[in-house]
Amino acid sequence: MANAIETKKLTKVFGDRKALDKVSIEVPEGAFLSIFGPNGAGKTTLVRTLATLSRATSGTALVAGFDAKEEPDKVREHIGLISHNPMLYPDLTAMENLMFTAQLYGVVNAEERVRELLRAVELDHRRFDVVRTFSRGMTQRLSIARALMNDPDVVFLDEPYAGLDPHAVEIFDGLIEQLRDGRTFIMVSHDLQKGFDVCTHALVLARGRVVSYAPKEDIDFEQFRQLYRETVGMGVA
Ligand SMILES: Nc1ncnc2c1ncn2[C@@H]1O[C@H](COP(=O)(O)OP(=O)(O)OP(=O)(O)O)[C@@H](O)[C@H]1O
Repeated sequence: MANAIETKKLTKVFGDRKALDKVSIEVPEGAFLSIFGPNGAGKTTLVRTLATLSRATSGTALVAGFDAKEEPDKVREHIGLISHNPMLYPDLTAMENLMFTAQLYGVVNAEERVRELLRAVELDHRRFDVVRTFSRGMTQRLSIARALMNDPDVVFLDEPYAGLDPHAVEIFDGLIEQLRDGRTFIMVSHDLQKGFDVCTHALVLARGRVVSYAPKEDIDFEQFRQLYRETVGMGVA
């Protein structure tokens, strides 16, 4: 099976700090990778580098078969990103925001696709409201719709549950479930249990380095929980 993600000695340096230090991982197509690690471990930097928002200092990253440094536009065609930054225009309505994204991606039947996505995240009834008036969870839901516009092969989720109420979490989990088929998910999570439950592969980073990376079937959860506790150093409920 082909790999959705392949990194070789991926390194990102900020000043004299290595945010990523020779990270080499392979994530097969259709996998769900959960990334764990303490604050400052390099989780967001890894996602941003793979999503072509940040350029690696050295090493390589292939995403959906394209080199993130050499062909970032090709990578972008195949990915969606859901992060803390909703990447929405607060003064535009939900509908206008998604129509704008649809135009960026050259979506045919844009209005139909936008309404379909709005219904999927249960925001169709608020489509004419400007995003500025949305709650955080609603904004997050809209950013999910935006990230799915191009029907991405690889979806990056940087702490997607932050700010979601239980109903929004349900909608989100349902959406992910619907989308799982064939797609690859890369999720940063601080929730060990949830992140572990949904994943097929688990990566633990600390100080930019890979502490542990394995398919879930090769992981004993209790040992993993112990490793996580030692790595994160804050105990796990
Ligand atoms: N733009 C930047 N400029 C300078 N240093 C940065 C920048 N972005 C990240 N870093 C540094 O790189 C390291 C990794 O940061 P990153 O945000 O990737 O960590 P993280 O694992 O996502 O942390 P958290 O769990 O707190 O979100 C940190 O030491 C951080 O200070």
